Amino acid sequence: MKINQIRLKNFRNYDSCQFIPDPHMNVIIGKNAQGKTNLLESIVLLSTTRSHRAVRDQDMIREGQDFCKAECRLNTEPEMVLSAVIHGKGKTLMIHQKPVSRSSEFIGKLNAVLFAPSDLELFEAPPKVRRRLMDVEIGKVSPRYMQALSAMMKLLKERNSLLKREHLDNAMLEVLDQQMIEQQLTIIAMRRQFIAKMNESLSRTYSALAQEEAQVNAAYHTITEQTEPDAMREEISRKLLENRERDRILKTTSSGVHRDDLSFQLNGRDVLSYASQGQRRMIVLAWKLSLIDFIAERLNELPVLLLDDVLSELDQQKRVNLFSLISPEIQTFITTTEIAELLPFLSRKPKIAEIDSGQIRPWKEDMN
Ligand SMILES: Nc1ncnc2c1ncn2[C@@H]1O[C@H](COP(=O)(O)OP(=O)(O)OP(=O)(O)O)[C@@H](O)[C@H]1O
Repeated sequence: MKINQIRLKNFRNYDSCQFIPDPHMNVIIGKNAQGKTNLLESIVLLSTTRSHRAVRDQDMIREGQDFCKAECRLNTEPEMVLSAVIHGKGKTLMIHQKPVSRSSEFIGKLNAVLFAPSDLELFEAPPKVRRRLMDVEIGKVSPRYMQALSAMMKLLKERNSLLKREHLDNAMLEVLDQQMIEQQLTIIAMRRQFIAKMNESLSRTYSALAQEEAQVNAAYHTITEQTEPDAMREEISRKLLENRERDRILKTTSSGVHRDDLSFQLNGRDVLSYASQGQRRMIVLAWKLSLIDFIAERLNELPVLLLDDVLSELDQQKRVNLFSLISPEIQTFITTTEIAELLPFLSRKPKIAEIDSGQIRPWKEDMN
């Protein structure tokens, strides 16, 4: 999958912008705070329907404006046009300028894998950040997962509002619990499959990046360790029942996949208490590169790779290692403030665009 064109209107510090990327390697160069990350953010929005960093969608609207629009054309047959318009009241997602009613229809049309410096916060972040890591990636390749997840979240909301009522309707609670259990079985099975797949390549990719033999793995923690559907059903059901009184007092559901978490181990030890900053960076990069394999295998096509400011903290050898692991076939967007940090490591001539105060233009060597 490749992006043929990106167009932005009132997006962050862009008034209006059009960019025609190279199908392979794109270098986005610019001083700090010029709009490099904003450009990548627009691609993330079109891939996942959300920004990787904005708290509210409306943060992406250019100051003083009342809407923003990001649009891209994909090299599908026929070419697909995806647009996201954010306005005061919400967001409209469109395929070929026609609004879609559910975000699950939109997610996955453009698959992008992003590395951003803030990804390093992953290990220390609250569990919901790591859950989102699974949800976004599985959701991109599986509409069934998205359906199960949104059904689960809807049921959870209903259950929590039931718990807030003065008189608990136990019969209704029982009905909701049974429906929730079925969605949870799907979600747990797909999260397990995803993590198992990621673990197949994490150690290998890490070792190649860091040039040290190491074991890296992700562990998925959920409500049950059972693997057979009936045993899983029984255990989840038992936990819901055991916690019912507590849930009633706290007015919220305390057990379920909405409390799942991930942890990461390096050589069998918890990353949080063991790995250095440099090792954590390598683990995140290995995770991102493994994601490319996961998406490529599931969808039979390569996602777009977005590398935001990845180079500044990598030594020369790790830069060489990183680029040797990126397939020349993948469409890559990489931001940098220093072109010299990058050019020696690229195997093919990139398209270089310079961003200056939200204006994008071809880079001219003699001007820099
Ligand atoms: N809603 C908005 N409206 C207008 N400008 C905005 C908006 N949100 C962010 N900006 C501006 O965008 C710029 C930041 O852009 P961006 O994060 O893309 O920087 P960058 O080029 O990636 O820089 P760095 O190299 O420092 O990461 C800042 O000047 C900021 O003020």
